[in-house]
Amino acid sequence: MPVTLLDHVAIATPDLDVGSAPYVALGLHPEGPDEDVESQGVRVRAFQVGDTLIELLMPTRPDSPIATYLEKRGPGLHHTAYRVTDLDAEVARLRSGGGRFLREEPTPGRAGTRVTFLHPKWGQGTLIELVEHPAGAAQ
Ligand SMILES: CC[C@H](C(=O)O)C(=O)SCCNC(=O)CCNC(=O)[C@H](O)C(C)(C)COP(=O)(O)OP(=O)(O)OC[C@H]1O[C@@H](n2cnc3c(N)ncnc32)[C@H](O)[C@@H]1OP(=O)(O)O
Ligand SMILES: [Co+2]
Repeated sequence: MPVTLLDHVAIATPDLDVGSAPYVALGLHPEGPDEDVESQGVRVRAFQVGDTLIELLMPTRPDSPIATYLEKRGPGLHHTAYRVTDLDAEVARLRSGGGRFLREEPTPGRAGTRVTFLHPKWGQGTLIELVEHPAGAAQ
């Protein structure tokens, strides 16, 4: 079953409080405490907007992909993420159609999710992430 929902839109920022300012001004509130995701070297602050999220990402290590992105491109839109119910099946389906994944296996994302990324070239200039929420989470 392909993607079911735009899970989040991710924004790279060097400072979560500064990066949050537009979303707070829009009347949005963080949907929970900031979360460090060690495997990605990021601290995440998520704002719920209807069924989807704005995901603010700040690097916690110089080798984080977000640190590299900020060095090269500065703050701003980083990726879009789509929710799938069966990540492994969706990866296999896309791979069979020529999908270019950045890693062999999914990695941990925020809130207990499993995530994987398709190369920006495959995404026609957009970094695309697939997200599988833990069983039982609101789909
Ligand atoms: C906490 C987890 C959270 C979650 O959702 O749960 C996350 O989302 S964590 C997000 C941070 N993690 C990642 O982004 C992992 C995947 N990203 C990567 O592996 C790299 O960032 C990569 C490979 C996309 C880019 O790496 P790097 O910048 O070192 O490579 P290049 O500069 O050679 O880039 C190659 C090519 O892609 C273009 N590019 C790079 N980043 C992006 C982007 N975010 N959106 C669109 N395009 C991007 C870059 O400009 C190069 O294009 P070229 O035409 O060759 O200049
Ligand atoms: Co993401």
